[in-house]
Parts: sequence; C-alpha cells; structure tokens
Amino acid sequence: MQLGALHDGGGDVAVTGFAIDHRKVAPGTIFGAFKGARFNGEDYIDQAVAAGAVAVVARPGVRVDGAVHIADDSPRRRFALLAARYFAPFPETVVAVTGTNGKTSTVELTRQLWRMAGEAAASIGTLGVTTGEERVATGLTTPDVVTFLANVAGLAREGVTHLAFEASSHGLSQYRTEGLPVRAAGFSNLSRDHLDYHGDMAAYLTAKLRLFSEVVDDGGTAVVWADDEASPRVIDLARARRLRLITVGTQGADLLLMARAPSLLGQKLTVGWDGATFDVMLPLIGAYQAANALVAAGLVIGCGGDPAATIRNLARLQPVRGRLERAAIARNGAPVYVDYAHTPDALSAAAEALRPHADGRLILVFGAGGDRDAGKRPEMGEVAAASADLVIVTDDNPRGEDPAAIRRAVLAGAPGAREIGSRRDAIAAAIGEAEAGDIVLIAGKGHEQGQIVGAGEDMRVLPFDDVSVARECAA
Ligand SMILES: CC(=O)N[C@H]1[C@@H](OP(=O)(O)OP(=O)(O)OC[C@H]2O[C@@H](n3ccc(=O)[nH]c3=O)[C@H](O)[C@@H]2O)O[C@H](CO)[C@@H](O)[C@@H]1O[C@H](C)C(=O)N[C@@H](C)C(=O)N[C@H](CCC(=O)O)C(=O)O
Ligand SMILES: Nc1ncnc2c1ncn2[C@@H]1O[C@H](COP(=O)(O)OP(=O)(O)OP(=O)(O)O)[C@@H](O)[C@H]1O
Ligand SMILES: N[C@H](CCC[C@H](N)C(=O)O)C(=O)O
Ligand SMILES: [Mg+2]
Repeated sequence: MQLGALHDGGGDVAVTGFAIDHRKVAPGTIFGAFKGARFNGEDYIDQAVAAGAVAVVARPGVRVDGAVHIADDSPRRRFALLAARYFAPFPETVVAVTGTNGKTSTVELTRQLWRMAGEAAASIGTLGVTTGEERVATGLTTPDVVTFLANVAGLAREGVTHLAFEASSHGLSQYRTEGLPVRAAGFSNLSRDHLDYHGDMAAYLTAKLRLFSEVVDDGGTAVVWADDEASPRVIDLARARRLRLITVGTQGADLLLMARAPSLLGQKLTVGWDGATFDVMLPLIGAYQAANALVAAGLVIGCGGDPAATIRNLARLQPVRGRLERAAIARNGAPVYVDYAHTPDALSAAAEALRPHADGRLILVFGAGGDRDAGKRPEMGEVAAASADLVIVTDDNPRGEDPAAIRRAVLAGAPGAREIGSRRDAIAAAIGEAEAGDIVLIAGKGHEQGQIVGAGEDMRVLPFDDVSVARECAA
C-alpha cells in the first residue's frame, strides 16, 4: 500500500507495516509516537526514522525530521484508524465485551455458541487468540493496537467470520482496537479494579463507556447485563445513540432470567425471550456464570443468531479455563476449585457460586497482585473474611512490590486470616485442612502459568499453575 492512499500528501512511498515501539520499526513502517505511563514515544522518533519509518503519527508541534508527520491531537486514535485501513479486511461479525469481571468468560462462551451454530468463530482476550483449533497467548487482555489488528486480519485470512474480543478499560482508553468495526457491544458489570491506572471509579467507568459511546458501530447493538448498578448508564448511552438494545438478567427486558436453580454440576435456567419461555440446563455453576452465558447468548442473537437455538445451545457450553474449574478432589472427597477472582466483587461472586455446593466449610486461598490497584487489597480481605470460613492469604504475582507488604494490606481487611507466603504451601495447607463436605477455592490466578516476581530488567515468571499444584497436593 502507498502512503498516499492512507494520508493526503503521503505520495507513492510504500508502507510495509505499523509499529508503536521504535525497536520494531523496519523500512517502510508507520511509527506511532505516544506518551505512555512509563515512556514518551516522542523521544524515539529520531531512532524510528533512522530505522526506516516513512511516517510518524504524533501530536501537532512534535518535531519529525526525515519522515512525513501525520499530526493529530489524538495520535493513538489516528494511528489505529490508519492501521485498520492497512490491515483490513477483518471478520464480518465482530463483537466486543467490557466490564470489570466476566469479559474473558463471555467472549469464550460467545465463541462456543457461534461454533455450535456452525460459524467459523474466534475470540481474543486474556486467554489469548482462540480458535476452534488453537490458542495463542498475547500477554495482554486487549493486545496493543498493532498486534491486535494484525491478529484480527490474520483470523479473517484463515476464514474466521465471527470474532468476540475483550475490550479492557486500558485498551479502550488507549484506542487499542479503533478502526475495527464492532457490530455489538456487551457490558457485564462495574466494580472496583485498576484504580492505579484510572484514578477513580468515575474515570474507570468513563473508559468502559467509550465502547458504547464511540467504538460500537452506528446502528449496532448493545447487550447489557441489567442487574448491575452501572447498567442504567450504559442503557442511557445506548438509547442516546439509538443502538439496538438487548437487556439481559432478572431485570432484563429482552433476555429475561426468570429463575435459576443450582444443581450438582450446573443449574437450571428459565429464560424468557420475545414472549416464549425456555428451560435449559446450563452445565456451569454459579450465578456469575449464568450471567456471562446469557450475555453471550444476547450477543449471538444481537448479530442475527436464531434465539431459540442459541438459548438451547447454552446446555452444551464447555467450562472456561480457570473459571470455577474443578481442579482436584482431596483424599477425603472435598473438591478443589480454581478461579480467576482478583477483585473484591469477583471473590464474592466465586464464593457465592460455591457456597450452595458446600455442606461444610468454604476454604479460600488467595492473594493480590503487585503493581496493581493497591486500594483493592483490604477490600478483597474483607470480602474473603465475610465469604469464607477459613481464609489463607498468599502471594499472587507480587511483581515489583514486597510480597509481605501486599499480604499485610490484604490481611488488614481479614485480621482472622492465616498468612502463608508460598502459594504452593498455602494450597497444600488448604487441601490438607479440608474435611469431607468442605470446598477449597484457590482464587486469583485461574489459567495463569506463572508467578510474576520482580519488575523491569529483574522481572521473572516462575512457572506456577494452580490446577497442577492443587492436583499434586491432593494426590
Ligand atoms: C499501563 C498500560 O496499559 N501499559 C501498556 C501500554 O503502555 P503505555 O502506552 O503506557 O506505554 P509506555 O510503556 O509508557 O511507552 C510509551 C510508548 O513508547 C514506546 N516505546 C517505549 C520504550 C522504547 O524504548 N521505545 C518505544 O518506542 C512504547 O511502545 C509506547 O508506545 O502499552 C504498552 C505497549 O503496548 C504495553 O506493553 C503496556 O502494558 C503493560 C506491560 C501492562 O502491564 N499493561 C496492563 C496493565 C494492561 O494493559 N492490562 C489491561 C487490562 C487487564 C484486564 O483487566 O483484563 C489489558 O488489556 O491487558
Ligand atoms: N459476571 C460476573 N459477575 C461477577 N463476577 C464475575 C463475573 N464473571 C466472572 N466473574 C469473576 O471474575 C473472574 C474473572 O472472570 P473473567 O476472566 O471472565 O473476567 P475478565 O473481565 O475477563 O477479567 P480480566 O479483567 O482479568 O480480564 C472469575 O473467575 C469470577 O471470579
Ligand atoms: N488483567 C488483570 C489480571 C490480574 C490477575 C492477578 N493474578 C494479578 O496478577 O493481580 C491485571 O493485570 O490486573
Ligand atoms: Mg479477561
């Protein structure tokens, strides 16, 4: 593609790719120079040009010598829009999900429902890029804009027609997915997380709302879990933009959750749609998984899926990796679950999901991540103390912080909890302690395969998998 096709005055210079990191610039690249949380990409413009950048997208007034300056007050957005034109075509049906908790689950369940309907479907999110055949990790929930758009285009080349992706608040505020047409947007819920980055809940919500106010296509659909305190804000925005609105939940007007009855390995849902009532056995436990499955169904229906078939297909959903995953059974019969709860609200949701299944105690092992929202730590402690009978506070990705200090902050909210820094020892203690009728919940890492310690040059990922460790400890 010629630069002139992307930018007036660009001329017939060949564009060979896009980069936001100067170390990835090759001859013919368009470089995006952005101010970030740790570095200022504008400091690397000269190096990018020396490496062959033919154009630089940067704020007006920034000095660019030796390449075309594509000036814009919102350089990240402009860069994404240009990159999208370069990388297109994309899958024709794309949906995005935002919310504090439930994004990964919802995009994965959406992908499964599409596949059951015979569509070539994929998802992109915390679990990586997932197709029916394979899963490739990207390291972020919403990958950086170049990785994201290149992957989405790659999926289209492989024949994928339906894509569900996670729109994290970081991704939304950094325009990591702009330019990709989004037909339907899903909202799960809003609760405390990531305030280290967003500052306060209002800013965090504003970042998420951009999915509905700007990212989803004109004439697109909003699928909103209606039982959340923040839902009315999303619904108002959807109405203001005249999006098609599908509200879901016990408060939903469209996909109505009329009843939910937990059973041993799942739950019976009674669901209303357009005057008809459906009874379906969802093979996943917990109110939160029912919510995610229904939002997924709403997204599929919102993109033209047959409502009755989609609702019936809920009975064939497979579990999502690391979300209330039954990892092991302790010698005395106590089941051990692994879950990705790493916020106060998620911890409460995971504990509530398991409570009806415990005749005895709920034993909870968890920690809080380092270099992440510190304010959520005591809140997580409080929720844990209120939700479980025995709480063991341990380490979960301390990153650049002192693990003992993180544990102390969590313990401030859960003074009666036990403290065992080594995650392996904590899991062993919980499983060793469990008696028949108890349930062990290991929260925070879900699918993760490592314990992240240190930061910058000293950062290391020590192999660690909650599911395998639980199995070893239960054996
Ligand atoms: C806080 C945050 O979102 N950071 C991400 C973001 O950084 P940033 O834009 O602030 O960039 P920066 O590192 O300050 O650098 C500024 C610019 O200079 C460029 N640069 C920098 C150094 C250099 O030598 N040369 C160079 O060109 C960078 O590529 C960047 O464009 O963009 C970077 C490039 O893509 C990411 O690597 C980085 O992820 C860090 C590692 C991270 O931990 N991110 C987490 C918090 C994150 O994004 N999480 C969300 C939400 C998780 C969830 O709730 O599911 C996610 O979507 O994963
Ligand atoms: N709808 C929901 N309501 C409340 N809690 C939920 C909901 N869905 C998931 N959770 C909790 O959040 C955890 C993470 O779920 P999931 O990975 O689907 O969310 P996410 O939004 O993708 O998280 P992340 O921000 O890390 O990407 C689950 O393991 C569960 O404990
Ligand atoms: N996407 C989340 C994942 C947190 C997972 C948890 N194990 C932790 O490290 O805090 C984040 O980056 O904040
Ligand atoms: Mg996720």
